[in-house]
Amino acid sequence: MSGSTNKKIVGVLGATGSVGQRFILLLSNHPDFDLKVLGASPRSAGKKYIDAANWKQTDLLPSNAADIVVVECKPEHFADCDVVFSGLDADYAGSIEQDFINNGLNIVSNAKNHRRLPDVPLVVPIVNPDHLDILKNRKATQGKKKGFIVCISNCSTAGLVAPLKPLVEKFGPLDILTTTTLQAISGAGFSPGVPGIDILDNIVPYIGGEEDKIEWETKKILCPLNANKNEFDLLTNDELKVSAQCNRVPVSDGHTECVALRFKDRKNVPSVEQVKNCLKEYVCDAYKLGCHSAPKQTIHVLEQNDRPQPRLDRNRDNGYGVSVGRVREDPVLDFKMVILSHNTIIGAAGSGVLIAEILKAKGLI
Ligand SMILES: NC(=O)C1=CN([C@@H]2O[C@H](COP(=O)(O)OP(=O)(O)OC[C@H]3O[C@@H](n4cnc5c(N)ncnc54)[C@H](OP(=O)(O)O)[C@@H]3O)[C@@H](O)[C@H]2O)C=CC1
Ligand SMILES: N[C@@H](CC(=O)OP(=O)(O)O)C(=O)O
Repeated sequence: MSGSTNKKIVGVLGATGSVGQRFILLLSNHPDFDLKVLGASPRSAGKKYIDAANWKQTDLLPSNAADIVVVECKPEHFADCDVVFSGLDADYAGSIEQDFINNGLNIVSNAKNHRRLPDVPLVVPIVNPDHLDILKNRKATQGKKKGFIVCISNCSTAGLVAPLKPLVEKFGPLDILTTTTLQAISGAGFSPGVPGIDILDNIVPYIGGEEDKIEWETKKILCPLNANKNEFDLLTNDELKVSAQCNRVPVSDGHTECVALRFKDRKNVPSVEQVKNCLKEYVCDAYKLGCHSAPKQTIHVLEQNDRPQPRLDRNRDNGYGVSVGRVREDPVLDFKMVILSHNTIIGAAGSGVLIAEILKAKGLI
Protein backbone atom coordinates (compact mmCIF):
# COMPACT_ATOMS: atom_id res chain seq x y z
CA MET A 1 0.00 0.00 0.00
CA SER A 2 1.16 3.58 0.57
CA GLY A 3 4.87 4.09 0.29
CA SER A 4 7.36 5.99 2.42
CA THR A 5 6.11 9.39 1.24
CA ASN A 6 2.83 8.89 3.12
CA LYS A 7 1.01 9.39 -0.18
CA LYS A 8 -1.88 7.00 -0.74
CA ILE A 9 -1.83 4.86 -3.87
CA VAL A 10 -4.92 5.36 -6.00
CA GLY A 11 -6.51 4.08 -9.19
CA VAL A 12 -9.38 5.18 -11.43
CA LEU A 13 -12.10 2.99 -12.95
CA GLY A 14 -13.75 4.41 -16.08
CA ALA A 15 -10.62 6.50 -16.55
CA THR A 16 -11.28 7.31 -20.21
CA GLY A 17 -14.73 8.93 -19.70
CA SER A 18 -15.86 12.47 -18.91
CA VAL A 19 -15.58 11.97 -15.13
CA GLY A 20 -12.48 9.76 -15.44
CA GLN A 21 -10.61 12.47 -17.34
CA ARG A 22 -11.46 14.98 -14.59
CA PHE A 23 -10.10 12.53 -12.00
CA ILE A 24 -6.83 12.36 -13.93
CA LEU A 25 -6.51 16.15 -14.03
CA LEU A 26 -7.30 16.53 -10.33
CA LEU A 27 -4.95 13.71 -9.29
CA SER A 28 -1.91 14.94 -11.21
CA ASN A 29 0.65 16.28 -8.71
CA HIS A 30 -1.72 15.75 -5.80
CA PRO A 31 0.03 16.03 -2.41
CA ASP A 32 -1.94 13.12 -0.86
CA PHE A 33 -2.34 10.70 -3.75
CA ASP A 34 -0.15 8.84 -6.18
CA LEU A 35 -2.09 7.78 -9.31
CA LYS A 36 -0.90 4.32 -10.37
CA VAL A 37 -3.68 2.34 -12.09
CA LEU A 38 -6.19 3.26 -14.80
CA GLY A 39 -9.07 0.95 -15.75
CA ALA A 40 -11.64 1.13 -18.54
CA SER A 41 -13.56 -1.24 -20.82
CA PRO A 42 -11.95 -4.19 -22.61
CA ARG A 43 -11.95 -1.91 -25.71
CA SER A 44 -9.37 0.34 -24.03
CA ALA A 45 -7.43 -2.23 -21.98
CA GLY A 46 -3.87 -2.90 -23.18
CA LYS A 47 -3.47 0.54 -24.77
CA LYS A 48 -1.45 3.43 -23.36
CA TYR A 49 -3.86 5.96 -21.81
CA ILE A 50 -2.91 8.60 -24.38
CA ASP A 51 -4.05 6.24 -27.15
CA ALA A 52 -7.11 4.85 -25.34
CA ALA A 53 -8.70 8.13 -24.22
CA ASN A 54 -10.31 10.65 -26.50
CA TRP A 55 -9.00 13.55 -24.38
CA LYS A 56 -11.58 16.38 -24.33
CA GLN A 57 -10.39 18.59 -21.48
CA THR A 58 -9.18 22.14 -22.10
CA ASP A 59 -6.13 21.40 -19.88
CA LEU A 60 -3.50 19.16 -21.47
CA LEU A 61 -3.30 15.47 -20.55
CA PRO A 62 -0.93 15.24 -17.55
CA SER A 63 2.32 13.43 -18.38
CA ASN A 64 2.04 11.12 -15.33
CA ALA A 65 -1.05 9.48 -16.89
CA ALA A 66 -0.22 9.53 -20.61
CA ASP A 67 1.98 6.40 -20.64
CA ILE A 68 0.08 4.27 -18.11
CA VAL A 69 -1.23 1.15 -19.82
CA VAL A 70 -5.00 0.88 -19.26
CA VAL A 71 -6.18 -2.34 -17.59
CA GLU A 72 -9.52 -4.11 -17.35
CA CYS A 73 -11.58 -3.26 -14.27
CA LYS A 74 -10.59 -6.33 -12.25
CA PRO A 75 -9.64 -6.17 -8.53
CA GLU A 76 -6.29 -7.92 -8.98
CA HIS A 77 -4.96 -5.00 -11.05
CA PHE A 78 -5.86 -2.58 -8.23
CA ALA A 79 -4.68 -4.69 -5.27
CA ASP A 80 -2.08 -2.09 -4.17
CA CYS A 81 -4.56 0.81 -4.11
CA ASP A 82 -5.60 2.46 -0.85
CA VAL A 83 -8.60 3.91 -2.64
CA VAL A 84 -10.10 3.44 -6.10
CA PHE A 85 -12.14 6.21 -7.72
CA SER A 86 -14.93 5.10 -10.04
CA GLY A 87 -16.24 7.00 -13.05
CA LEU A 88 -17.73 3.84 -14.56
CA ASP A 89 -20.69 3.76 -16.85
CA ALA A 90 -23.63 2.92 -14.53
CA ASP A 91 -24.55 -0.10 -16.70
CA TYR A 92 -21.36 -1.81 -15.47
CA ALA A 93 -20.52 -0.03 -12.20
CA GLY A 94 -22.81 -2.08 -9.91
CA SER A 95 -21.19 -5.49 -10.35
CA ILE A 96 -17.62 -4.25 -10.88
CA GLU A 97 -17.68 -2.07 -7.74
CA GLN A 98 -19.22 -4.89 -5.66
CA ASP A 99 -16.45 -7.22 -6.82
CA PHE A 100 -13.86 -4.65 -5.70
CA ILE A 101 -15.52 -4.25 -2.26
CA ASN A 102 -15.62 -8.04 -1.81
CA ASN A 103 -11.90 -8.10 -2.52
CA GLY A 104 -11.12 -5.61 0.26
CA LEU A 105 -10.80 -2.50 -1.91
CA ASN A 106 -12.19 0.91 -0.92
CA ILE A 107 -14.23 2.68 -3.59
CA VAL A 108 -15.29 6.31 -4.00
CA SER A 109 -17.86 6.19 -6.79
CA ASN A 110 -19.61 8.62 -9.08
CA ALA A 111 -22.05 6.02 -10.31
CA LYS A 112 -25.63 5.86 -9.03
CA ASN A 113 -25.75 2.10 -8.37
CA HIS A 114 -25.03 1.96 -4.60
CA ARG A 115 -26.37 5.38 -3.57
CA ARG A 116 -29.68 4.18 -2.14
CA LEU A 117 -28.34 1.43 0.13
CA PRO A 118 -29.26 2.43 3.69
CA ASP A 119 -25.74 1.95 5.10
CA VAL A 120 -23.79 3.54 2.24
CA PRO A 121 -22.75 7.17 2.77
CA LEU A 122 -23.90 9.49 -0.02
CA VAL A 123 -21.56 12.42 0.40
CA VAL A 124 -21.14 15.94 -0.90
CA PRO A 125 -17.84 16.74 0.82
CA ILE A 126 -18.64 20.44 1.39
CA VAL A 127 -21.96 19.45 2.99
CA ASN A 128 -22.12 16.14 4.91
CA PRO A 129 -18.63 14.69 5.51
CA ASP A 130 -19.95 13.64 8.96
CA HIS A 131 -21.82 10.83 7.14
CA LEU A 132 -18.43 9.17 6.58
CA ASP A 133 -18.30 8.42 10.31
CA ILE A 134 -20.58 5.44 9.65
CA LEU A 135 -17.45 3.77 8.23
CA LYS A 136 -15.70 3.93 11.61
CA ASN A 137 -18.33 1.61 13.13
CA ARG A 138 -18.14 -0.70 10.13
CA LYS A 139 -14.34 -0.88 10.34
CA ALA A 140 -14.61 -1.84 13.99
CA THR A 141 -17.03 -4.72 13.29
CA GLN A 142 -15.88 -6.15 9.96
CA GLY A 143 -12.14 -5.43 10.06
CA LYS A 144 -10.26 -5.11 6.78
CA LYS A 145 -11.60 -8.18 4.98
CA LYS A 146 -14.16 -6.19 3.03
CA GLY A 147 -13.66 -2.79 1.51
CA PHE A 148 -16.18 0.02 1.70
CA ILE A 149 -17.92 2.23 -0.82
CA VAL A 150 -18.69 5.92 -0.53
CA CYS A 151 -21.02 7.34 -3.17
CA ILE A 152 -20.73 10.82 -4.60
CA SER A 153 -24.13 12.40 -5.20
CA ASN A 154 -25.78 13.24 -8.48
CA CYS A 155 -24.16 16.41 -9.86
CA SER A 156 -27.26 18.65 -9.74
CA THR A 157 -28.00 17.50 -6.20
CA ALA A 158 -24.47 18.48 -5.08
CA GLY A 159 -24.95 22.11 -6.15
CA LEU A 160 -28.44 22.26 -4.70
CA VAL A 161 -27.62 21.04 -1.19
CA ALA A 162 -24.51 23.21 -0.71
CA PRO A 163 -26.37 26.41 0.27
CA LEU A 164 -29.12 24.44 2.02
CA LYS A 165 -26.71 23.02 4.62
CA PRO A 166 -25.79 26.31 6.34
CA LEU A 167 -29.37 27.60 6.04
CA VAL A 168 -30.82 24.53 7.75
CA GLU A 169 -28.07 24.58 10.39
CA LYS A 170 -28.83 28.21 11.26
CA PHE A 171 -32.56 28.66 10.64
CA GLY A 172 -33.92 25.11 11.04
CA PRO A 173 -35.42 22.64 8.55
CA LEU A 174 -37.03 23.43 5.21
CA ASP A 175 -40.39 21.96 4.34
CA ILE A 176 -40.63 22.82 0.61
CA LEU A 177 -37.87 23.02 -2.00
CA THR A 178 -38.22 23.44 -5.77
CA THR A 179 -35.50 23.52 -8.42
CA THR A 180 -35.42 23.97 -12.19
CA THR A 181 -32.05 22.90 -13.59
CA LEU A 182 -30.13 24.04 -16.68
CA GLN A 183 -27.55 21.27 -17.06
CA ALA A 184 -24.32 21.26 -19.07
CA ILE A 185 -23.65 18.70 -21.79
CA SER A 186 -20.55 17.28 -20.05
CA GLY A 187 -23.03 15.81 -17.52
CA ALA A 188 -24.22 13.36 -20.15
CA GLY A 189 -20.78 11.80 -20.61
CA PHE A 190 -18.82 11.05 -23.77
CA SER A 191 -20.14 7.75 -25.02
CA PRO A 192 -22.32 8.57 -26.80
CA GLY A 193 -22.90 11.96 -25.10
CA VAL A 194 -25.43 14.52 -26.34
CA PRO A 195 -25.47 14.73 -30.17
CA GLY A 196 -24.69 18.23 -31.54
CA ILE A 197 -27.86 18.17 -33.63
CA ASP A 198 -29.95 17.85 -30.44
CA ILE A 199 -28.34 20.59 -28.38
CA LEU A 200 -27.11 23.29 -30.79
CA ASP A 201 -29.58 26.23 -30.82
CA ASN A 202 -31.79 24.21 -28.47
CA ILE A 203 -32.86 23.16 -24.96
CA VAL A 204 -33.99 19.61 -24.16
CA PRO A 205 -36.52 19.58 -21.29
CA TYR A 206 -35.80 16.01 -20.15
CA ILE A 207 -32.87 14.18 -18.52
CA GLY A 208 -33.76 10.55 -17.80
CA GLY A 209 -33.98 9.73 -14.09
CA GLU A 210 -32.53 13.06 -13.00
CA GLU A 211 -35.59 14.56 -11.32
CA ASP A 212 -36.16 11.50 -9.15
CA LYS A 213 -32.45 11.45 -8.19
CA ILE A 214 -32.52 15.07 -7.03
CA GLU A 215 -35.77 14.61 -5.12
CA TRP A 216 -34.51 11.44 -3.36
CA GLU A 217 -30.81 12.16 -2.81
CA THR A 218 -31.47 15.55 -1.17
CA LYS A 219 -33.38 13.71 1.57
CA LYS A 220 -30.47 11.37 2.23
CA ILE A 221 -27.73 14.00 2.20
CA LEU A 222 -29.59 16.22 4.68
CA CYS A 223 -30.70 13.34 6.94
CA PRO A 224 -29.24 12.17 10.29
CA LEU A 225 -27.76 8.77 11.15
CA ASN A 226 -30.09 6.37 12.99
CA ALA A 227 -29.75 5.76 16.73
CA ASN A 228 -27.45 2.74 16.23
CA LYS A 229 -25.20 4.84 13.93
CA ASN A 230 -25.22 2.11 11.28
CA GLU A 231 -27.82 3.35 8.76
CA PHE A 232 -29.20 6.66 7.52
CA ASP A 233 -32.68 7.85 8.53
CA LEU A 234 -34.01 9.41 5.32
CA LEU A 235 -36.09 12.57 5.64
CA THR A 236 -39.71 11.73 4.85
CA ASN A 237 -41.94 13.55 2.38
CA ASP A 238 -43.75 15.05 5.34
CA GLU A 239 -40.47 16.49 6.60
CA LEU A 240 -39.28 17.85 3.24
CA LYS A 241 -41.04 18.03 -0.13
CA VAL A 242 -38.68 18.41 -3.07
CA SER A 243 -39.73 19.07 -6.67
CA ALA A 244 -37.21 19.12 -9.55
CA GLN A 245 -37.52 19.91 -13.27
CA CYS A 246 -34.44 19.20 -15.39
CA ASN A 247 -33.27 20.65 -18.71
CA ARG A 248 -30.18 20.07 -20.89
CA VAL A 249 -28.74 23.34 -22.24
CA PRO A 250 -25.89 24.16 -24.67
CA VAL A 251 -23.26 24.85 -21.99
CA SER A 252 -20.03 22.83 -21.81
CA ASP A 253 -19.52 22.67 -18.01
CA GLY A 254 -21.52 24.05 -15.05
CA HIS A 255 -25.05 23.24 -13.89
CA THR A 256 -27.33 26.22 -13.09
CA GLU A 257 -30.41 25.82 -10.87
CA CYS A 258 -33.30 28.21 -10.18
CA VAL A 259 -34.35 27.33 -6.65
CA ALA A 260 -37.16 28.36 -4.29
CA LEU A 261 -37.53 27.24 -0.68
CA ARG A 262 -39.62 27.57 2.45
CA PHE A 263 -38.62 27.15 6.09
CA LYS A 264 -40.70 24.97 8.37
CA ASP A 265 -40.68 27.43 11.28
CA ARG A 266 -43.18 30.04 10.07
CA LYS A 267 -42.56 32.31 13.09
CA ASN A 268 -38.83 32.89 12.61
CA VAL A 269 -38.32 33.27 8.86
CA PRO A 270 -34.99 35.08 8.29
CA SER A 271 -34.55 38.21 6.17
CA VAL A 272 -32.82 38.23 2.77
CA GLU A 273 -29.75 39.84 4.42
CA GLN A 274 -29.64 37.12 7.09
CA VAL A 275 -29.82 34.44 4.40
CA LYS A 276 -26.98 36.02 2.41
CA ASN A 277 -24.81 36.49 5.49
CA CYS A 278 -25.38 32.90 6.57
CA LEU A 279 -24.23 31.65 3.13
CA LYS A 280 -21.19 33.98 3.08
CA GLU A 281 -20.08 32.92 6.58
CA TYR A 282 -20.28 29.16 5.96
CA VAL A 283 -16.94 27.37 6.21
CA CYS A 284 -17.11 23.70 5.29
CA ASP A 285 -15.62 21.06 7.61
CA ALA A 286 -13.25 19.85 4.87
CA TYR A 287 -11.57 23.28 4.95
CA LYS A 288 -11.37 23.19 8.75
CA LEU A 289 -9.71 19.76 8.46
CA GLY A 290 -7.06 21.34 6.22
CA CYS A 291 -7.92 19.27 3.12
CA HIS A 292 -5.89 20.31 0.09
CA SER A 293 -8.81 20.80 -2.33
CA ALA A 294 -11.37 22.23 0.10
CA PRO A 295 -12.72 25.63 -0.99
CA LYS A 296 -11.66 28.56 1.18
CA GLN A 297 -14.96 30.25 0.32
CA THR A 298 -17.52 27.43 0.11
CA ILE A 299 -20.39 29.61 -1.12
CA HIS A 300 -19.83 32.73 -3.19
CA VAL A 301 -22.76 35.10 -2.85
CA LEU A 302 -22.89 37.26 -5.98
CA GLU A 303 -24.68 40.61 -5.92
CA GLN A 304 -24.79 41.44 -9.64
CA ASN A 305 -28.27 40.86 -11.13
CA ASP A 306 -26.93 38.85 -14.05
CA ARG A 307 -24.80 36.35 -12.09
CA PRO A 308 -23.94 33.50 -11.62
CA GLN A 309 -23.11 32.52 -15.20
CA PRO A 310 -21.50 29.17 -16.07
CA ARG A 311 -18.62 30.50 -18.20
CA LEU A 312 -17.72 33.24 -15.69
CA ASP A 313 -18.35 31.60 -12.33
CA ARG A 314 -17.94 27.80 -12.59
CA ASN A 315 -14.24 27.81 -11.66
CA ARG A 316 -14.55 29.70 -8.36
CA ASP A 317 -12.29 28.01 -5.79
CA ASN A 318 -11.04 25.73 -8.59
CA GLY A 319 -14.54 24.40 -9.20
CA TYR A 320 -15.00 23.32 -5.55
CA GLY A 321 -16.89 26.51 -4.59
CA VAL A 322 -20.60 27.01 -5.34
CA SER A 323 -21.99 30.35 -6.56
CA VAL A 324 -25.33 31.74 -5.42
CA GLY A 325 -26.93 34.85 -6.92
CA ARG A 326 -30.24 36.69 -7.13
CA VAL A 327 -31.17 35.85 -3.53
CA ARG A 328 -34.57 37.47 -3.04
CA GLU A 329 -37.96 36.99 -1.44
CA ASP A 330 -40.37 34.65 -3.18
CA PRO A 331 -44.08 35.55 -3.24
CA VAL A 332 -45.10 31.87 -2.98
CA LEU A 333 -42.41 30.26 -0.78
CA ASP A 334 -39.87 32.24 1.35
CA PHE A 335 -36.84 32.79 -0.90
CA LYS A 336 -35.60 32.18 -4.42
CA MET A 337 -32.06 32.15 -5.74
CA VAL A 338 -29.88 30.92 -8.62
CA ILE A 339 -27.18 28.35 -7.86
CA LEU A 340 -24.25 27.41 -10.10
CA SER A 341 -21.86 24.51 -9.52
CA HIS A 342 -19.19 22.82 -11.64
CA ASN A 343 -20.79 19.49 -12.51
CA THR A 344 -17.62 17.48 -13.11
CA ILE A 345 -15.64 19.05 -10.22
CA ILE A 346 -17.83 19.57 -7.12
CA GLY A 347 -20.57 17.56 -8.90
CA ALA A 348 -18.39 14.54 -9.67
CA ALA A 349 -14.63 13.87 -9.74
CA GLY A 350 -13.66 16.82 -7.52
CA SER A 351 -16.09 15.63 -4.87
CA GLY A 352 -14.49 12.19 -5.11
CA VAL A 353 -10.99 13.56 -4.59
CA LEU A 354 -12.10 15.78 -1.69
CA ILE A 355 -13.94 12.85 -0.07
CA ALA A 356 -10.72 10.81 -0.26
CA GLU A 357 -8.79 13.71 1.30
CA ILE A 358 -11.33 13.72 4.17
CA LEU A 359 -11.07 9.92 4.52
CA LYS A 360 -7.28 10.32 4.83
CA ALA A 361 -7.60 13.19 7.32
CA LYS A 362 -10.02 11.08 9.43
CA GLY A 363 -7.72 8.03 9.28
CA LEU A 364 -10.27 5.96 7.35
CA ILE A 365 -7.82 5.07 4.54
N1 LIG B 1 -20.52 13.53 -16.28
C1 LIG B 1 -20.94 14.00 -15.11
O1 LIG B 1 -21.01 15.22 -14.87
C2 LIG B 1 -21.36 13.04 -14.06
C3 LIG B 1 -21.34 11.66 -14.23
N2 LIG B 1 -21.68 10.83 -13.21
C4 LIG B 1 -21.65 9.36 -13.33
O2 LIG B 1 -20.28 8.96 -13.46
C5 LIG B 1 -20.21 7.82 -14.30
C6 LIG B 1 -19.35 8.11 -15.50
O3 LIG B 1 -19.95 9.14 -16.26
P1 LIG B 1 -19.24 9.76 -17.53
O4 LIG B 1 -17.79 9.94 -17.27
O5 LIG B 1 -20.06 10.94 -17.86
O6 LIG B 1 -19.43 8.55 -18.62
P2 LIG B 1 -18.60 8.26 -19.95
O7 LIG B 1 -19.53 7.59 -20.85
O8 LIG B 1 -17.93 9.49 -20.42
O9 LIG B 1 -17.45 7.19 -19.45
C7 LIG B 1 -17.76 5.87 -19.09
C8 LIG B 1 -16.51 5.10 -18.67
O10 LIG B 1 -16.91 3.73 -18.38
C9 LIG B 1 -16.06 2.84 -19.11
N3 LIG B 1 -16.77 1.62 -19.47
C10 LIG B 1 -17.78 1.47 -20.36
N4 LIG B 1 -18.14 0.16 -20.45
C11 LIG B 1 -17.33 -0.52 -19.62
C12 LIG B 1 -17.19 -1.89 -19.27
N5 LIG B 1 -17.96 -2.84 -19.82
N6 LIG B 1 -16.26 -2.25 -18.37
C13 LIG B 1 -15.46 -1.32 -17.81
N7 LIG B 1 -15.53 0.00 -18.11
C14 LIG B 1 -16.46 0.40 -18.98
C15 LIG B 1 -15.66 3.62 -20.34
O11 LIG B 1 -14.47 3.04 -20.90
P3 LIG B 1 -14.19 3.02 -22.52
O12 LIG B 1 -13.74 4.41 -22.88
O13 LIG B 1 -13.12 2.02 -22.63
O14 LIG B 1 -15.48 2.65 -23.16
C16 LIG B 1 -15.42 5.01 -19.75
O15 LIG B 1 -14.16 5.04 -19.15
C17 LIG B 1 -21.65 7.44 -14.70
O16 LIG B 1 -22.10 6.45 -13.83
C18 LIG B 1 -22.38 8.76 -14.54
O17 LIG B 1 -23.74 8.56 -14.33
C19 LIG B 1 -21.97 11.37 -11.99
C20 LIG B 1 -22.02 12.71 -11.77
C21 LIG B 1 -21.74 13.64 -12.81
N1 LIG C 1 -27.35 13.01 -15.06
C1 LIG C 1 -26.30 14.00 -14.83
C2 LIG C 1 -24.97 13.34 -14.70
C3 LIG C 1 -25.03 12.00 -14.08
O1 LIG C 1 -24.55 11.07 -14.63
O2 LIG C 1 -25.66 11.91 -12.93
P1 LIG C 1 -25.72 10.58 -12.04
O3 LIG C 1 -24.36 10.35 -11.49
O4 LIG C 1 -26.68 10.88 -10.97
O5 LIG C 1 -26.16 9.43 -12.89
C4 LIG C 1 -26.35 14.99 -15.97
O6 LIG C 1 -26.88 14.59 -16.97
O7 LIG C 1 -25.86 16.10 -15.91
